[in-house]
Amino acid sequence: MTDKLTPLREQIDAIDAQILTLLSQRARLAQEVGHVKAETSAPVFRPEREAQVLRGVADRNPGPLKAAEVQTIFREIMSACRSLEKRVTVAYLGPSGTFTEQAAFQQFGSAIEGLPCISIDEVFRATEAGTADFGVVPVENSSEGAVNRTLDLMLGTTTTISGEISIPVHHSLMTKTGNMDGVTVVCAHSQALAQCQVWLNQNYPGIERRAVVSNAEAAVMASKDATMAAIASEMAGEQYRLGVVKGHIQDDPHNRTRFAVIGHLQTNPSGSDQTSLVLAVPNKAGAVYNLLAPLAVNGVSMTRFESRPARIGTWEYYFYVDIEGHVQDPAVAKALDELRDNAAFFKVLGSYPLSL
Ligand SMILES: O=C(O)C(=O)C[C@]1(C(=O)O)C=C[C@@H](O)C=C1
Repeated sequence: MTDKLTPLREQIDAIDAQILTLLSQRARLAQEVGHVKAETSAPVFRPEREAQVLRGVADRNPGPLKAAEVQTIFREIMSACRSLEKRVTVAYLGPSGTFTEQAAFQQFGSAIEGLPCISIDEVFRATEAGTADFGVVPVENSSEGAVNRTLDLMLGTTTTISGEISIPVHHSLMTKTGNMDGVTVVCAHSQALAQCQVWLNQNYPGIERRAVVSNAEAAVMASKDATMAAIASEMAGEQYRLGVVKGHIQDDPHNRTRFAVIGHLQTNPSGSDQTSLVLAVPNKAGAVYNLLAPLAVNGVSMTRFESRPARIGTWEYYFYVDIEGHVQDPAVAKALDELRDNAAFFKVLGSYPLSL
C-alpha cells in the first residue's frame, strides 16, 4: 500500500506547493488593491465583488468537489486576503454559538473580529455607532415568519442592508449528560421552541418549556444545570460540552433562516441582486393596489411582502417589500420613483447580492 501511496502523495505535495505560491501571489495583489483603496478611502469589503467571485468559481468548478465546497474554500481565501487590507469587525446576535454567528462567518469568512451582542438592538447600535463595521441580524425563518424586532429597527436605522445570508437551521435536544434523566425543563429561544413544538408534544408532552434570550444562552444554562435541556445547534452543544439526546428535531426538515448584513455601505450591482423597501400607504380604498402597480408596470418582480402594525394606535401598517434587481437598474429606479409618489412613507433599506 505504501508504494502506491507514496507517488500520489508526492503529486499532492507538488500541487500544494503550487497552490501556496498562487495564494501568496493573490494575497500580494489584494494588498495592492488595499493600497489603491486607501488612496481614495474606498471601502475594503465589496460584497458585490465577493458574490461575483463566488458565483464564478461555482460556474467554472470542474468537480469532483461540490460547488458549495469550492465556494467555502474561496470564501476563506477572500476573507484572509481582505484581512490584509483591513480586518473588519462584525457585530452579531450572540452569545457565541448562535445561528447568527454561523451566518456572520458564512458571509465574511473567519478572518474577522466577531463582536457578539446580547440583543438585536445592540447589533444595530454597535453598527450605527461604528463600533462594528457591519452587523448581522436574523430577518425571517421559513417556519416561523418574520423576526419582528429586526423589522421594527430597520424602520429608523441609519444603516443599510448590504447583503443577505440564508442558512439551514437544524435543532438538537441536548443536556449535560446526553440523556433526559432528571430533566424538568427544556430551554430555547421562543422561535426554536415553536419550530420544534410538534416533536416536543409527541416526545416530551409534559415537560416545562422555557423561552430564553437565545439558544446559545439555553446551551450555557444546560451546561451548568443537569435538570435543564437546551434546544440549540450542535455547534453550540459542542462549544458548551453538551451531549446530544436527539438531533434534527425541528418540525420542518427544510427549516431555514434568512439574515441581513447591515452597515454604512451602498453595495454596487453584482448582476443578481435584490432590493428591500419599507412602505406605508394613505388609509383609503385601493391604496395598496395602487401603491404596488408601478412594480408590475415596469416589469419588476416582488419576492416578499410582509406587513407590520405601525403601532400608532390606528389600523395602519408598514409594508416590507423585497423586489428583484438593484436600485441602479433603470427599470427598478423608474418603478421606485413612481412608487415613492404614491407612498405615505418610503424607505429603501438597501440593494444587495442575492444569497448564494
Ligand atoms: O477586489 C477587491 O476589491 C478586493 O479587495 C479583493 C477581494 C478579494 O480577495 O478577492 C477582497 C476583499 C473584497 O471584499 C473583495 C475582493
